[in-house]
Amino acid sequence: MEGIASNTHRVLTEEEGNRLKKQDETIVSDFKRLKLEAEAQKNWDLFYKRNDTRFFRDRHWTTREFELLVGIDGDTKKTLLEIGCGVGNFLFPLLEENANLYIYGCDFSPRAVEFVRGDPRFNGERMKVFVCDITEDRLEDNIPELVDVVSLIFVLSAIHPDKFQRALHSASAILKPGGVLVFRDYGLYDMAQLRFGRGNKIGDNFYVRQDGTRSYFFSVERLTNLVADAGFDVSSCHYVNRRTVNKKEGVDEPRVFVQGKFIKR
Ligand SMILES: C[S@@+](CC[C@H](N)C(=O)[O-])C[C@H]1O[C@@H](n2cnc3c(N)ncnc32)[C@H](O)[C@@H]1O
Repeated sequence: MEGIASNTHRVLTEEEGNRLKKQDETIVSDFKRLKLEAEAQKNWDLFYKRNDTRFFRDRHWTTREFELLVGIDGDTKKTLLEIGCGVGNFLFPLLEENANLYIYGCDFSPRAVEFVRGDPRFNGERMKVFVCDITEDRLEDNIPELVDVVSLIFVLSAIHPDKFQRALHSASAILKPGGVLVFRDYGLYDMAQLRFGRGNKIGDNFYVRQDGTRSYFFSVERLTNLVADAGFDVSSCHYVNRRTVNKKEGVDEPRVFVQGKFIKR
């Protein structure tokens, strides 16, 4: 696996601890918090209007790790649903590299879903994408079967913590018993969390970016408890620690992700 796996969160330096404390001085108002929640879908759709398909790069690294995690061997037919698929940066490499995979993808941004459909790699015989708010809509309305694998790749962090359970229950409901939930997202004390400044903090480990999209930073403990409550056994769950280094610009920053594999009971 790329990065160093660990079960405990990284220890903050004194300066980093002070930076986090400072964020508490300017927590967003209740009015703004409610507005951000009401406009979550609009803000992600505008994100894709501004950035087109250029913002995220194809996630080939996840593809390799993912195949190992899920045990895709190329011979058995498997079905996968990616919740919050964006413009398909995770889906297309998977589709191209696994001939026996049928892929469902959903996102609550209509623009993102249209980008997936318009991608030259889109293959209507092997994939289906649709608009769906995972905290509101029924996946069964668009998926006529139970699937082998569900992936949540940098998606739960974009959802309000009060709705984590709803999203995880939807994921669980569409999985076969024994099916796998693969998870990767921002981890506690990632560089992006430490960088937030005045007026970015919404609540515990939950922040808003300039463009109105939000991001939660998961501890292994929080995630483990959440998935257990939603009906999953934990097969693995840990931090992945990396550093972004650019010697020329004097940058050396910690990146922390949380990665997990959970089995539906
Ligand atoms: C950081 S992007 C990740 C996209 C993709 N999974 C990837 O790895 O490239 C987060 C995505 O989650 C989607 N999203 C956020 N909240 C959602 C919700 N409640 N239901 C469905 N999709 C949601 C956003 O529209 C956005 O496309």
